[in-house]
Amino acid sequence: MSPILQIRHVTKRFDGLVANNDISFEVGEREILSVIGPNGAGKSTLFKMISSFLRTTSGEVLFRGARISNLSPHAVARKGVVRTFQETTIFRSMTVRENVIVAHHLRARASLAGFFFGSSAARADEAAFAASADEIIGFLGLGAIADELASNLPQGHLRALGMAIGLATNPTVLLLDEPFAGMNHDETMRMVALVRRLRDERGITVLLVEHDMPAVMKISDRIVVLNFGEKIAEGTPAEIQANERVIEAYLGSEDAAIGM
Ligand SMILES: Nc1ncnc2c1ncn2[C@@H]1O[C@H](COP(=O)(O)OP(=O)(O)OP(=O)(O)O)[C@@H](O)[C@H]1O
Repeated sequence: MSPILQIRHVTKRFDGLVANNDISFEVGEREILSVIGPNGAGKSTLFKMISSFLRTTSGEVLFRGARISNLSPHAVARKGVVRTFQETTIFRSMTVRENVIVAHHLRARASLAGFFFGSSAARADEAAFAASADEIIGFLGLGAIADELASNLPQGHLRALGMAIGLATNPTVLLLDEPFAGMNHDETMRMVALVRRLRDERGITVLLVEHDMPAVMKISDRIVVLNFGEKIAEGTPAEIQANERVIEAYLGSEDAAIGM
């Protein structure tokens, strides 16, 4: 396994509180790795440091051997390490297709202002972006709702649109923050299949933070477990399910049991 991401001795302190303490692990190219742990374990904080939305207190994150921690989030995204956009970044008054096209502009040399006011650079990119947007929309199975306003979409489709916006930035590593939250069983299984296709058909390495244990066990090649800011385990789903420290951590929490 050649590591595409290396998390090395990463620590984050918020005043007196240690949200992540000396966390180290590696992520292999085209791996699906989940970070799990009870509420407040430090998962989101770790994700924010990997995507550089938060600075590390100490330690570093390397992407293909080069340090990316503490660059701007935009610079990290341009290198290909992309956190899926939260739903709040979806333009509700635009259609699905328009949202995905705008996301292409956000990563390209043409400015967003160019998109709205029709600069020549923006016009030159327009056809390529529209074609790429349609390809992504097709890949995610959103073709039937491409011309639907985002404000009319149900939760499952909004989540898929968030993923389409992430894909528009052409990621090498995609960080998914609770991709199954609020989904019923069928929606979750569709999203599991979709995440697998991101890896299998587009070669994307996927890191996810998730509380839905059955989905995590189904989708992950490997799992890293945090508890109270510490990494307490790392291994395959079968290894994690049998790990005493993990079982203990979950028994003492409000989260669902670690079983399937
Ligand atoms: N900006 C912040 N300032 C101060 N403390 C913070 C900040 N962000 C997170 N924390 C604290 O850091 C700890 C870890 O929080 P984090 O959100 O990373 O946990 P989590 O594992 O993602 O939790 P959850 O599963 O509930 O989302 C918590 O005690 C939280 O209160």
